[in-house]
Amino acid sequence: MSMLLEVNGVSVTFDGFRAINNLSINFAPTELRAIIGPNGAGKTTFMDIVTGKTKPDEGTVVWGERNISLLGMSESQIAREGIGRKFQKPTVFEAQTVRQNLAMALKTPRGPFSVLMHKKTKANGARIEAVAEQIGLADSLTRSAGELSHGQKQWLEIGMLLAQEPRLMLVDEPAAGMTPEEREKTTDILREAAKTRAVVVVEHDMEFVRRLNCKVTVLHEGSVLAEGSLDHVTSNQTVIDVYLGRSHA
Ligand SMILES: Nc1ncnc2c1ncn2[C@@H]1O[C@H](COP(=O)(O)OP(=O)(O)OP(=O)(O)O)[C@@H](O)[C@H]1O
Repeated sequence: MSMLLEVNGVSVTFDGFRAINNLSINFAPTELRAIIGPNGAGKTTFMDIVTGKTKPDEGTVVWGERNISLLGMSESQIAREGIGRKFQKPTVFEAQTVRQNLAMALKTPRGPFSVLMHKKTKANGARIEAVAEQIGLADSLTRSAGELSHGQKQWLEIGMLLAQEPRLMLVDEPAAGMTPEEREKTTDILREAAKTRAVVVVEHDMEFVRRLNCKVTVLHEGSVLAEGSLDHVTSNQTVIDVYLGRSHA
């Protein structure tokens, strides 16, 4: 299967410190992937590279069927290519309703034709409802985002990302601060989203990673230390030594 994103031999040095060291990692067009690793392993820097925030010193980052390089692109160009990122802290518009938040996020090409506009408004309504359903907030469309629980805010933000129809979604520690029920729902949302796109979850919570039931990549000192099923990577002695033996296990 041809890959959606191919990161090859990438290195990044900050003030002489190699945060990413000859990193190679690939993602298929539809897959759910968890990225784990100790603090400072390079997980955030990896996401910064993919989204164009940080430019590597070496290596290639190749995207899509046309094998285009993301390295020369700005962050907004990369976002338009279909790479979306959700940061750990939810940044929804608290004073706006759930519907308004989703409406703002919708991918709407601008056009001058009012007839088309009318059609589009109807289509947008249906799209908002479909996304709200996907994130379990169909009954909360008229509530203001500020009233939502922490977990619901996280789902709304995932929904805002889904509304943009990204082909690759990078999600940073979605389970942090959630109740067990919210975690379970979050797993369902991410698994469902990954049926039609690549979803990459950076997560420390091993129980949550187990529940995702997906391929896992372990990063350590800026490169891939192990990759495969959770059982496969957690039986690797070096993974146990550098990561699982620590407080995050
Ligand atoms: N802008 C920067 N300048 C200097 N050093 C940096 C910079 N960004 C990251 N680093 C260093 O690079 C290394 C990798 O950091 P990164 O944040 O990618 O790790 P991480 O795996 O996301 O860690 P955590 O789990 O703590 O979020 C760390 O040692 C960090 O201190």
